[in-house]
Amino acid sequence: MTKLSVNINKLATLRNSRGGNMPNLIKSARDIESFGAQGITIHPRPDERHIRYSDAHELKDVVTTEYNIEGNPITKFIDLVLDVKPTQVTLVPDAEDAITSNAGWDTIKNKAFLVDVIQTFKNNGIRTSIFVDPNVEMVKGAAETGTDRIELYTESFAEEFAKGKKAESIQPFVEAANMANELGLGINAGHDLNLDNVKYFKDHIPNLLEVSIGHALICESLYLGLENVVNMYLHRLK
Ligand SMILES: CC(=O)[C@@H](O)[C@H](O)COP(=O)(O)O
Ligand SMILES: NCC(=O)COP(=O)(O)O
Repeated sequence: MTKLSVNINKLATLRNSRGGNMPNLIKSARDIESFGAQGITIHPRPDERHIRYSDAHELKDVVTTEYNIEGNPITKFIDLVLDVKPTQVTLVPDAEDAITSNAGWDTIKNKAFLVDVIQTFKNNGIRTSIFVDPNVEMVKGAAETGTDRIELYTESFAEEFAKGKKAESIQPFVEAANMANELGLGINAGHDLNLDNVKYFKDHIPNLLEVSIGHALICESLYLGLENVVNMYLHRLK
């Protein structure tokens, strides 16, 4: 079984668009868990355009499944994570002005930095994951940082899959996953996964522990309903 962690960034985007508290993020997180999701993911960005740092604190007392906080480990983010102590921190090298995450770490160039940050989180009992492209060398570099897991950045898979190039879309991910398994790294995945592509991805990636899904899941819920959609994902991830 692969765990589903629902990324609630988009719900925060909707809330912030009118300045009130609708949808209520706390209630949404509770409901999503009650619908069966095994985790909640947030990705606070420095401009707090969706998740606010205060949300990250408030959710700590609410999330009873796995709490995953993603982000670029700038000082403010590191302090937040150390304060909140989620189940897992996922390090993403996104630029401040990026619309969304658009690349994995160069784990070779950033090795010294990553070793240091990962050690800090692990010393505080927080599981670590680092966002990487499906590149065997980057996976090997990740293993040298001491991280517990990697998160495979699945945008290229989603894009190729949508064009009907299924075999080509999954091949680099299978190679990266095989290397991660060989090196004893846990494997998570995320970005642009959706109801159409997630089963194919899960069925081809050995030992896929967790997927975090937000953008498509919320879009699909507009038509199909949140509870229904969460259960459709759970069915595909069995
Ligand atoms: C790391 C990753 O792929 C997701 O966290 C994604 O970046 C979602 O962030 P946004 O909701 O800001 O697009
Ligand atoms: N780590 C990926 C994530 O949390 C959600 O990405 P997306 O489904 O919003 O593209």
